[in-house]
This record gives sequence, C-alpha cells and structure tokens, in this order.
Amino acid sequence: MLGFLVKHFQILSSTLTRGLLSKPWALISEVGRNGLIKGSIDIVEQHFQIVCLKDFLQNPQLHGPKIQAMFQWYALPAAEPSLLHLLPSLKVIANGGVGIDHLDVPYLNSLGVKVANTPGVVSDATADIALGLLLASARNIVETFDPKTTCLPGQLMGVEVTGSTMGIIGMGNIGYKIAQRGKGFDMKILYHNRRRRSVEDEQAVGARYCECLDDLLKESDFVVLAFNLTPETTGLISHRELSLMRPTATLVNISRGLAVDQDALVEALQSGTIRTAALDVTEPEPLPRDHPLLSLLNVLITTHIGTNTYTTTRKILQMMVDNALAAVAGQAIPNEVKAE
Ligand SMILES: O=C(O)[C@H](O)CO
Repeated sequence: MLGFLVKHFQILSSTLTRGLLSKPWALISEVGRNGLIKGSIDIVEQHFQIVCLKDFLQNPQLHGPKIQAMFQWYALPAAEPSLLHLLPSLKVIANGGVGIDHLDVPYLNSLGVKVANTPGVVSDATADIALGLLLASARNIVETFDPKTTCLPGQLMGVEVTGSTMGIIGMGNIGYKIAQRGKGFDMKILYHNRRRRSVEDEQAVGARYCECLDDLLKESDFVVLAFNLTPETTGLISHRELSLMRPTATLVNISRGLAVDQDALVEALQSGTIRTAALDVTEPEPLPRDHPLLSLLNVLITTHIGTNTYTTTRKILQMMVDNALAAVAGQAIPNEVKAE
C-alpha cells in the first residue's frame, strides 16, 4: 500500500512539475477574434499559463510579476507603455503576424523586452486575399452579388484580369506569393522594392523590376501594396502617386492603412483619377461609420482578414509559442525582430 501511494505521489508530482506548475505565465491581449484564436488557443495553453489582458487589468498585482511572455496581435490592444511597468519579468512580446509597426522595438529592447514576429507562415493566406480583392474589384463581384437580379449586357462591366499588368510595391515573401498567383492569370508583373530580387526569382514569375516607382504606377492596371509600414513607407501613396495611375486602374492595399493618404484616395476615387480601390487595411480599423470611404461605390473594404484562416492562425500561434518559449529559456529567438 505504501509503495502504491509513493509511486502515485511521484507520478503526480512529476506531472505537476512538467505540467501546470512549470508552465511560464503569458499575457494574451485578447482571446476570441472571430472565434478563430479561441479555437486555436490550445496551442498556447500546452506551454503557457495564460491570463487575458482584461482579467489582468482587474488585478495587475496578482500575475504581473510572474508574466514572462506577451502574445500580441495587430489591431488588438498593443503593449501600452503604461502596462509595461506592471510586467517586471516580461522577456518577450510574441507578435502574431509579420507587421510590427504597432510596437516600438527600440524602446522595448531598452527595457530588456525582445520582440518576435511570424514571417513566412502568413504569406499564402495574405496573398490569397490580395488576389481575392483584385478579382472582386475588377469583376464587380460584390456589387453584382444579388441572385434575384440579372445583370444585362453592358451593365456593371468589369475589367479583364487575364493578361493585364500588376505592379507590386514591396516584393518580400507576401509580394512574391502575389506575383506567383498573378503569373497564373498570365499577368505581366512589375515590382518595386528596396532591393532587387535575384534574376532566378524574377524569371520564375516573369517579373520586371521598376527601380522608379513612377514607372510602375503609370504602367499598371492593378497596383498592389505589399510592403511593411515604416516611417519611409507611411503615406507612400498620396495625391501625386494616384495622379500617375491609370483612370482604369485599381489600388489594392494589404499593407497597412497608413501606407495610403486616405484623403487623397477619397479624392482620387470621387474624381475618377483611378477606377477602384480594394482595401483589407484602413486607418483606423474599423473606419468610423461616417468615413467618406464607406460612402463610395467604387471601393471595396474587408476587415484586415489577410491571415484569417484556421490553418494560418494555427501556424502563427505555433510560431509565436516557439518564439516565446525560446525567449523564456534565454535561447536565441527564431524570429526575433531587431531594431534597425
Ligand atoms: O502583419 C501581418 O502579418 C498581418 O497584418 C496580420 O495581422
């Protein structure tokens, strides 16, 4: 009997040591955006004890000193500087997604907090949305989504995607995936990027490098923004750039709302300087109900859904966990974002 109890006590204590008790604490900014993260949160719970921001804020003294990692998503309450003093043991902010424009990396680093993101895994789903927006906008898919009516010949005419020219600004992982998809539509691909891609990369998708952004704007039927938001790219597309685009052109934005001067865009859409815009990102998100962009018929807006698939969300969460575990263990973080 004694042997039985000792054995079970050993099993129980080792389970507790490996399991619940040994799990580091993590603060999670929100659980449940569209239920997607909620459905995948088990990935985090396997390795961390989590406390939601809302619960944490009710009693910050309770868990604050224990929290070593913070899981963060764009468009959800970012790590407020005022929060950070409540988290003296914080080692890492593991961001879900590739854009980290909402985080002040040098400041966080100066506090001893590292930042990590999830490049690569977001690219396919985000490129799919870019093409989805492009197609929907070109062919009036949303405007004509009414099975009770028939569109007569000559009404709501779209523009041809096959064989058209797509200019991609920002040819990182996501931009390149967009180019691959464009190739499937026999599109002529132009791109503008800080660094030119290799000749092999260009040949694989038939892309031509435009060192001069103006050339790309003038020649493209579809201009797709796929760059990271930085001080240099903030407001990159404004009055002058829009005026260079074709009156038949569409602007697709899957970057960040601040990449575009929205007032200039409203004017360009109202005056027919460009045909349409299709935006997965706006500033702010969501737009206030009385925002002029929402009253225009030639704009299509989705709600920052670039990465919102079950498959991609799980991949993102797994990568966030791997980044956070490495940071907590004091190891090299696989996808640390270093201050420039
Ligand atoms: O930055 C990204 O990867 C996406 O915008 C996710 O939010």
